[in-house]
Amino acid sequence: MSATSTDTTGTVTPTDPVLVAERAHLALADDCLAGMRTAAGAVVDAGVDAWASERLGAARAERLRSLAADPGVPAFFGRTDAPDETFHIGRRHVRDAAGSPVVIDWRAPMSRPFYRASAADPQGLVRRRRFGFSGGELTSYEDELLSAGEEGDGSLLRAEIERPRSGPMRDIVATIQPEQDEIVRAPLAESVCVQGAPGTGKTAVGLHRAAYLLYTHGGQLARTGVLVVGPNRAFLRYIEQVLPTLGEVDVDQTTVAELTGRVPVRAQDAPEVAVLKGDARMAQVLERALWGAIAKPVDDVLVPLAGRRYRVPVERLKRFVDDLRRRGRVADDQQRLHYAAGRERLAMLLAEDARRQKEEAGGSPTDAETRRAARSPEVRAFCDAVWPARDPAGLVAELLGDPAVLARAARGVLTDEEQALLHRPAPRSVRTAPWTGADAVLVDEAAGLIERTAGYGHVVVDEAQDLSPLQCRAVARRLAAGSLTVLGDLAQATSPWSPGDWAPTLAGLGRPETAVRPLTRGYRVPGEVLDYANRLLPAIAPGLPVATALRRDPGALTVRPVADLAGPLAGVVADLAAGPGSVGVVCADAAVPEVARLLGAAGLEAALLADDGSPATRIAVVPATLAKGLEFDAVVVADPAAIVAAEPRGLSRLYVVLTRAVSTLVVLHRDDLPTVLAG
Ligand SMILES: Nc1ncnc2c1ncn2[C@@H]1O[C@H](COP(=O)(O)OP(=O)(O)OP(=O)(O)O)[C@@H](O)[C@H]1O
Repeated sequence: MSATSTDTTGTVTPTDPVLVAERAHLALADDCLAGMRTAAGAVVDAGVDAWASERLGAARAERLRSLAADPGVPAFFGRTDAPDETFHIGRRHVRDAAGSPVVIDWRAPMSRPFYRASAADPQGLVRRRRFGFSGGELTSYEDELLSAGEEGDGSLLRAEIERPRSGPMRDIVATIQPEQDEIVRAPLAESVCVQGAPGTGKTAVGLHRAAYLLYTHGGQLARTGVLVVGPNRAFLRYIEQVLPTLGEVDVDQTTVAELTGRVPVRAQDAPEVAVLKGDARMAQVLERALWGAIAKPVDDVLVPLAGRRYRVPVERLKRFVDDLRRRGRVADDQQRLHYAAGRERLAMLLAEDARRQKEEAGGSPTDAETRRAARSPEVRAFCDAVWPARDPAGLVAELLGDPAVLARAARGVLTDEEQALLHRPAPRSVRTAPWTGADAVLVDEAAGLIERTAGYGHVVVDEAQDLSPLQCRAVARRLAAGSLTVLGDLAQATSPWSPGDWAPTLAGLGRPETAVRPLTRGYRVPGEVLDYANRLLPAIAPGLPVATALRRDPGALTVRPVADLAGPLAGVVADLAAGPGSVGVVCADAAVPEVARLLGAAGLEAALLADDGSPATRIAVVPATLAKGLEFDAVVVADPAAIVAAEPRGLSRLYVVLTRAVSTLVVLHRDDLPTVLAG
């Protein structure tokens, strides 16, 4: 229902007793929230010592932050009535001075029926009420008398979706749909993979799931943390406001490139080289290069301990090395002895051997003396010769720069041609090497072999259909024993690795058992636009369930042939910019300067959408490769054929681009549309 009109029983007037009562409850909730804020601010940071005080201070700051009222965000958005209790549902708990609940957090178990109840299954509710707000004022409500078999017509949901976009993505807590809620509230131990058509709310669902898990398993996840991985900075910028509006600030958000950014990326690989470097076989090659360089001990070692030397015979040294190498081969990253730890352990084994010999001779060396023996020049020299210290970038630089090293590590794994593809002249120094994005992932893989990577308790990975096998491994390393939320759409797959089904990605992410849950109801794109884009599906992702749109709008789609972009483009953009909301002008990456120039020449203030995360302007010129995950009220696609021609998976890229509009899509083409879209 709209903000001004009706509930299911009649017209809302300002004197409507329901409205009056609900406004009073809203005022009460605001007062109580202010009271909670004052109380949290008054807690004295007096811990037993400086450290405890600091921790208390941090906890208080955290609590204050989470209580900070978002201006204009109402304390509740819905209400549930069961025969014997009524709850108002909001973004966070609000209590009165006596501690009684005034608003229930949307994530609490009591809130679940608000999202799941239907006329067929009222889940104990008699009524569900949704509120409409205008400028922070409660102006309307929509009642569903579930016990009487009555369900709303979704007009508040529609109004919410059609509200003009400006700035970052919004949360959807007020209107999460049952099929989305099932994913949001899936148990922490359960990894889920959401195969979601464009605009079905994958990203929104993933972020709300992070907020839900942090609320429900706060203690456990506070220690291990939650990580959200997105495709690029522009995307992170787009989603960054969602978690704070849900009261969650302690979630790390990063791109895959940042996650694996151990070396400065300065160069680009040829496509076939990038594909090879992202192949899972490279993990095997790196592992062999690292562990294969461990040498066999050839001589006894004299270990100094507390003023004497003890001989450790070569046979025993060989056994030490073999045992440690075996522990380095355990498949589970958490159980495996990593290379650097193996080196430390080897030094300690020598020292402990000497200690045992001394004890057998009646001595009693201390722990400190034993540790000193492990650090002695003799033991160090042995370790350097047998189990040399390695750094990840150095290992990769050597592998790519020295054909003999590569041949040893890649024998039987990569063909000679593949090895030749990988080779590049050895750089003057590791630091100045012309590292590429794919190299950076290799370096991260090497780092993961050398030392254990710290893992998160839960990882949300968006646009996962594009991850290379090695990028999957990089994410999996950050997962430790935790669970995953994998979000993506195989039809939007544009990387060379993109698989035809989810199995390889889920296996690469270390969670092959993960169930794939489809989302097919599209909330973003009007039906006319979605049907148009869906014509590409048989060519790009046959077999995927087709998305259906929540709403239709006959004026939403315009497909227009133009002889030349110049005049029509500026005219169309000017018309769209006269309305409210954002306008995205999407074109092939190479055409971006030209499109920007055309708009500039027409006096339109359009800024380039950059991958540095700088905020998008109201009119943004968007390179097609950065459009993924984003949305605009109106989208103009300039010269779709150029977008298709620019890359091997150009049709999938076009599918992404055509599904970014909330209200209006205008396609300007030069009579060279892909056949399925023509006519
Ligand atoms: N339950 C909902 N209530 C209101 N808006 C919703 C709901 N679900 C999704 N939306 C809106 O639909 C749009 C698309 O959501 P989102 O970006 O999460 O979809 P997506 O599946 O990740 O899309 P894509 O794959 O095309 O990038 C957003 O504007 C989001 O706020």
